[in-house]
Amino acid sequence: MLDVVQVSKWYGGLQAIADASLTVAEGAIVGLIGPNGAGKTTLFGVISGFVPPSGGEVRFAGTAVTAEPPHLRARRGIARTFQIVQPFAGLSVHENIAVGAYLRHAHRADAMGHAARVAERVGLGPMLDQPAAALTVAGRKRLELARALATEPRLLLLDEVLAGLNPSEIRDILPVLRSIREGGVTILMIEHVMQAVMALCEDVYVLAQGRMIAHGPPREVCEDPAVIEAYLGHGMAARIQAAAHA
Ligand SMILES: Nc1ncnc2c1ncn2[C@@H]1O[C@H](COP(=O)(O)OP(=O)(O)OP(=O)(O)O)[C@@H](O)[C@H]1O
Repeated sequence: MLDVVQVSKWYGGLQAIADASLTVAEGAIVGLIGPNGAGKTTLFGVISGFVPPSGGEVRFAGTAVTAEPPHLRARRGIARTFQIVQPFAGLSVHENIAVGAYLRHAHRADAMGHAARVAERVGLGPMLDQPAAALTVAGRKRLELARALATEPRLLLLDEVLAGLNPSEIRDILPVLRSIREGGVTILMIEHVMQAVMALCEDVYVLAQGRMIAHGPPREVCEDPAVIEAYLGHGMAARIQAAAHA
């Protein structure tokens, strides 16, 4: 469904992404992890069309979309959430979700009807008429998810939807993510909550300092010395191994 081929991105003299490639198969949930500043959000920007790459290609469902603006990619079925959740505070939960629904439903009644169904899917049904500003952090995260889902994506890019949630809120939202996937939506997720990555993803990519340094099943990737060093610093993989055998 998605092929990112040797993408690079320079911000002036800083290389945020260096020849990074990844593939997401249709129907999968794939994780994208890496230390702070690794380039994960920039890569999401490149995939969704908000950030023009300095080199490389993005292919969606077999078509090169690298030069297409975000709204055309959205129409093809790519949706993303943002790490910093910014709902339209003056609008209700229902109206916020309808903003996404207008992509495929031109009439207000259709968009509102679709938005109400999406709200049910993410557990916001009872909050439909509340102002978005009244939602808790967990509620805002669900609203961000709902707004993206309302565009009826084929590929959903989730940028840290679990950040800021407590363990019970995380437990509550995992089944929602699973059901979205079971509904036929392919998911690529940036996530720091490793428990969730382990529970949801069959495949994980690791980005560090703009380079894709590892790829594979989550358990294997977490034991990869290059990944341990990227998170904890040079020499840590050997020290952890020595401590384990002491
Ligand atoms: N618009 C920009 N202009 C200049 N530098 C930028 C810009 N956006 C990101 N960067 C830099 O690019 C690098 C990658 O940032 P990015 O936000 O993509 O990393 P990240 O992996 O998403 O980090 P985090 O986990 O902290 O969100 C960082 O060094 C960042 O400071």
